[in-house]
Amino acid sequence: MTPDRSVMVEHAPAKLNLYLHVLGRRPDGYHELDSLVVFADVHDTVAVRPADRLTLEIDGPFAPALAGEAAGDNLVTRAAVLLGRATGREEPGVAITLTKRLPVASGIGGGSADAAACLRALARLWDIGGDDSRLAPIATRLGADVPVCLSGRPAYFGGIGDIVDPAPPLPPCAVVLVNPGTPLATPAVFKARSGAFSLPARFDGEPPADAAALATLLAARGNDLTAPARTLVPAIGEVLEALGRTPGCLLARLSGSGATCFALYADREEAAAAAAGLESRHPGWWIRAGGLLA
Ligand SMILES: C[C@@](CO)(OP(=O)(O)O)[C@H](O)COP(=O)(O)OP(=O)(O)OC[C@H]1O[C@@H](n2ccc(N)nc2=O)[C@H](O)[C@@H]1O
Ligand SMILES: Nc1ncnc2c1ncn2[C@@H]1O[C@H](COP(=O)(O)OP(=O)(O)O)[C@@H](O)[C@H]1O
Repeated sequence: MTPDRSVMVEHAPAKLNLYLHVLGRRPDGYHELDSLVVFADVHDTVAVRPADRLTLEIDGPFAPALAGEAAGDNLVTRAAVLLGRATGREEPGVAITLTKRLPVASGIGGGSADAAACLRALARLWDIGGDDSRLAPIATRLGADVPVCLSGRPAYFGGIGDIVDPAPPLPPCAVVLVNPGTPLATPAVFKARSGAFSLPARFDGEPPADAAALATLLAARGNDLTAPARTLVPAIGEVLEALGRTPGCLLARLSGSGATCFALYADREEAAAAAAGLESRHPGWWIRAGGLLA
């Protein structure tokens, strides 16, 4: 069968905050952050094709989690409307299919990754360069995590997510992602945060030579949203303990505002074995093994 060249398909990979420091709170309520962000080869998929009018179809295992929301509220639809307007298309005639494999409201930026993937797919469909200056402001408007997801590469992010700088070279590394099944809204976690703010903690010196060296650098940093997230979803503590006990685990940590946690391993076999062990003990958890995207 001939492939349909008018369909543009983009992966929307899970975002992981290897460390996340909250530096302060702005008068508008948003928080200044310092984070090292990477992407895993576990992803949603966004496909776009020309159509008479803007439509959205959602399939995949987590489609039901978005069924209660209007199509117009979905970040992919909002991305299409904003990019359409910026390029003179009042009615962006495009049919979007979102395959939702990442848990919703889970700290791995699925919605942000979907929005970024939709922008990339539409840029290809509408022949807009991927580095077009109209894309970045739209990404910022869609959400704090969207600019880094648009780049799709390991990056430091700062400000409220609007500053994206390239990360240092990172070693090959395998991961296991675990979500205990409770959605956790980002605003609630920031609201529950208390206590002193942290300092920025970008790496200095030589980049880490291997996964163990990366884990050592990360162990000296943290995710400042862990304590408030654990208060709201106590199962996060159970997930972190279970990940930490798996053979070969170099570091177990919460991603973003949670409740998804990740663990780092030196190779994919160890990660796959850890995931298999956890699946047998915790059939209700969402568990995926994979690698980090370079
Ligand atoms: C915390 C992070 C870390 O990567 O990830 P997630 O847990 O959402 O994946 C992000 O900064 C989240 O990005 P995103 O989910 O796009 O946030 P937004 O929709 O823009 O903001 C949702 C709400 O979170 C709070 N918020 C978000 C970002 C930020 N720097 N400071 C904040 O205080 C605000 O209350 C805001 O109204
Ligand atoms: N395509 C989408 N995927 C997931 N959530 C979406 C999407 N579009 C809009 N949302 C809304 O964004 C919220 C945050 O979703 P998500 O990006 O999955 O979480 P997080 O910010 O914790 O990483 C959801 O609760 C949902 O209401």
